[in-house]
Amino acid sequence: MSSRNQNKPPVPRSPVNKNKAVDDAPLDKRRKIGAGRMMASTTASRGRQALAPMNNQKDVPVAPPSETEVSECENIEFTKEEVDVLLNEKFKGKKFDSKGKQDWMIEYIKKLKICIKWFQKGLEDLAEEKNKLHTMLDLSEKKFVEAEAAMKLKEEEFKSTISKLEDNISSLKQSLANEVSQKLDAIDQLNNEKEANTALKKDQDSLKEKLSNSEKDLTTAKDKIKQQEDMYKRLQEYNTSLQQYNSKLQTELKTATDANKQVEKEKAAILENHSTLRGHYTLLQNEFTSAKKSRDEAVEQKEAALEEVQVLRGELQQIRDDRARQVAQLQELTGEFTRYKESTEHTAAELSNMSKTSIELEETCCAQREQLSLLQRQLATANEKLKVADLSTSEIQTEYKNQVDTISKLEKQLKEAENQILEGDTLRKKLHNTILELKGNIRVFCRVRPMLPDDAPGALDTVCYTNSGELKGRRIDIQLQNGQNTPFTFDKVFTHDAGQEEVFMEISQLVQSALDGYKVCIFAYGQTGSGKTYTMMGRQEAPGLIPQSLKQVFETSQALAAQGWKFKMQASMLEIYNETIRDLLMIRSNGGDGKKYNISHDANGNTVVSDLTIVDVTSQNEVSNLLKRAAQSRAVGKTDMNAESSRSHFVFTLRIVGVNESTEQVVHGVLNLIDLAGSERLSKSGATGERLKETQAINKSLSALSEVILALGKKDDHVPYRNSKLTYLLQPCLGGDSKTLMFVNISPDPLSVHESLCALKFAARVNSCEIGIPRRQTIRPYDSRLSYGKEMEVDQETPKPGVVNIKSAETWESLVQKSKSHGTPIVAHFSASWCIPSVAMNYSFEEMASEFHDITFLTVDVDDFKEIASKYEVKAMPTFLLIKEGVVVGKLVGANPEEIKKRIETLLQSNTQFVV
Ligand SMILES: Nc1ncnc2c1ncn2[C@@H]1O[C@H](COP(=O)(O)OP(=O)(O)OP(=O)(O)O)[C@@H](O)[C@H]1O
Repeated sequence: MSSRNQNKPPVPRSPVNKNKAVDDAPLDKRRKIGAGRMMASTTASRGRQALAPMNNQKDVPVAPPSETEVSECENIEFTKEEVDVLLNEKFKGKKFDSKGKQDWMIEYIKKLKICIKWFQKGLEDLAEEKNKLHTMLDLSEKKFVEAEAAMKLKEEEFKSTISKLEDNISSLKQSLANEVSQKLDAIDQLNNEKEANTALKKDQDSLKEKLSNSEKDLTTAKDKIKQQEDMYKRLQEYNTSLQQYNSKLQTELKTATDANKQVEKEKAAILENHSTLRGHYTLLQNEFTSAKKSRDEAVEQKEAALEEVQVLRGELQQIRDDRARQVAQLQELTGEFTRYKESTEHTAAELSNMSKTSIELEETCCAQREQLSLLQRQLATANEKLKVADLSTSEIQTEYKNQVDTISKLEKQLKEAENQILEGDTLRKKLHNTILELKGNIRVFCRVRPMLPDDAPGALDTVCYTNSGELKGRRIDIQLQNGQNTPFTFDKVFTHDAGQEEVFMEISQLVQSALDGYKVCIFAYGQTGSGKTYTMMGRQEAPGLIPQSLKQVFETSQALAAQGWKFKMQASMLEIYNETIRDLLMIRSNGGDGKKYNISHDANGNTVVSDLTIVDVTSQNEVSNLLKRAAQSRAVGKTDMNAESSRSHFVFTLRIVGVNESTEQVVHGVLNLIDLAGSERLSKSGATGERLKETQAINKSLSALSEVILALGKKDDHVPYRNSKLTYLLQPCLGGDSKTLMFVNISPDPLSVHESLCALKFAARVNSCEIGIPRRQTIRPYDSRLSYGKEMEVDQETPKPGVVNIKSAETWESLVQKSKSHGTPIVAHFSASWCIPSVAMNYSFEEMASEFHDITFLTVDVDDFKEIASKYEVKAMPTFLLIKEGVVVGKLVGANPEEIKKRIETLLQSNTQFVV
């Protein structure tokens, strides 16, 4: 029996499926069933007997099944349906066929017995099964508890896994959302692209149309391209020549620097020569004066002798006249005597009387003859004397002439020597300017102050100078305590033992530029106590840059008076304290003046501070007094505002206007000398209260300065000049066209080494900052002198008639406009750097010349110039910048075209390049 039949009650099979169940049963089972059926058919009569009680035939005796029957039936199984069929089975024979009925009953009982047996067996099996199941249930329960515990563990694991999964799901959801949004975007994009595609298709169609048109244009364009290519080729050639020119400039810069040094030496020699010549000249002048004196004496003597001769001549004449008169008288008398003799022969008495008279007359005559010979002798001596006097006079005159010649020769020599000095000076100035212009940056000088008693011992070990080679006097090394060495190179490094005069010598040319019409700015930067004020102001016995500069400015302006220059100077002084401007020349009663000083810059880069006191000055003394006044004013600041003088930025400005009456040239120069407040580390100074505020204001303005320098260094479009009063005030000096020099002052104190490094790093940045090219402010209508250095006319409020004022930003087009609206003659000044690219980009020389032939000619090469010059006449007054080997060496501004032509011819022969 199968386990199904063991554990479960027999499943009744439907009568319909009975055969099917038999068919589905396994072979041995079917055999059993078949055997059962056979048995049922063979024992039908007994079966009928056996089932009789069930058919309410209790009276029918039921024979018990035989052993074989029972054993045969043991393996028979019943389904519920079979049982039901069995139970409902009824006798189907005739009603009174008791025999048949009995047989059927026997058979039926037999079947029932088998069924009961099966049922009992089933019950037993069930009980057994039940027991088994109970044990199994117990086991299962145990297992279940164990499984439950395991399940709980699993559940927890699952829970954590689930939470992880949930997290994963949420992140996946998130990424899904992203993906979805991306997908949406992509879809949008796709749509857009589709749209674009459609549009493109449309475009394509129209383009196709255009293409056919373009193809037509292409041919014309190709021609143009060819032209452009030619142009490009020309430009490339020009570019190469520019590059060569540039490299040439670089070499020239080096040569110029060497030449500058050479010129310095030559200047010193010339100066020496000059002083010798001056001595010689004084000697000659003394000689000349004494010669002049002796000549005057000789002249006087000659004049006296001449006068004497004149008198003698007069006397002689008188004697001659007397003698002639007497001779005439004598002749008369002789005639009378003859007549008388003839007429008075008769009268002897009369005759004797007459002879007496005649004797007397003869005596008189004799006496007169003697007198005459005496006078003649006297005349001869006088003539002799005169001759001698004449001789000495001519001698004196020759000597005088010789002396005059010597003097004129010496004067010529002196003039030549002076010219040489002037030329040397001008050349030096030119080279100085050229170097500056080529560098185009702020120059930086470094100065190390000497050790002070308060400095830490061994102070000077922190700085190290280079004393030989190319970097001699230009390199400084800062040594840290850890042995690290940081080198810096500047335009000049002054060691701790450099004196005030040595420092001034280096900047004197720069100061001179202010008189030439440049804007000059010199400022001192460095930490507190590094020597800024000493450098700028100095002491009574060692004056600093400000007093020395003023001395030079006034002395030179007086010397230039001989060349027709007259200068007008105006001074102003201010300080910036806690971001507030204070007028140091204003006489104030008490405390601040309450004014708000506004800084502004005009189109020419001139700075104006509203309401600031500006004083006209005519001598160094006057400015010195003003400086004292300013110092007092700062002292007022000390008491009233508790400020140290060094806690503010001090700005001294000298405006210079020079007019040359003979050439009508006007120059506008500015000299700014600035002593900045010292930078200080808050942590180090430990400042508090008002002092802290000051320090913060100083640091803020100095860091604004640093930001400006940084922006300039990076060539940013925006430079934050307006971030502080100091930077805004210095704007034209930092980013404009002025000549700017910064002194970085350094303390050798090892405790300040960090500050020194910071200051030097800042200075190095400043040094690399490119500013505009220094521009000279000058108006000069028809100046025919030869001057040096780049110049450019600037727009003035009232331009002189006939002068086109050109700003560097101006284009040729605007110049054409200007020149067309202007009547001739027009003088145009062009700077080489500006006109060469303009020429290259926009115009050929031919075009330029034809357009500007009344104004000027442009060329960069001699042959071009010759060609143009032969075509067009130099009618007006052109300006010629002379460029020799890439360096502007001069400028001709001519009032006389003929003279210019001549000069040009000479210069052409010397193979000089021209830029007109
Ligand atoms: N080259 C020098 N030779 C001699 N003494 C010097 C030199 N440089 C500076 N000193 C001295 O060092 C001291 C500090 O110098 P100074 O006052 O010029 O510094 P500073 O940088 O202007 O300081 P602050 O920022 O506080 O104004 C002064 O006593 C000054 O006389």
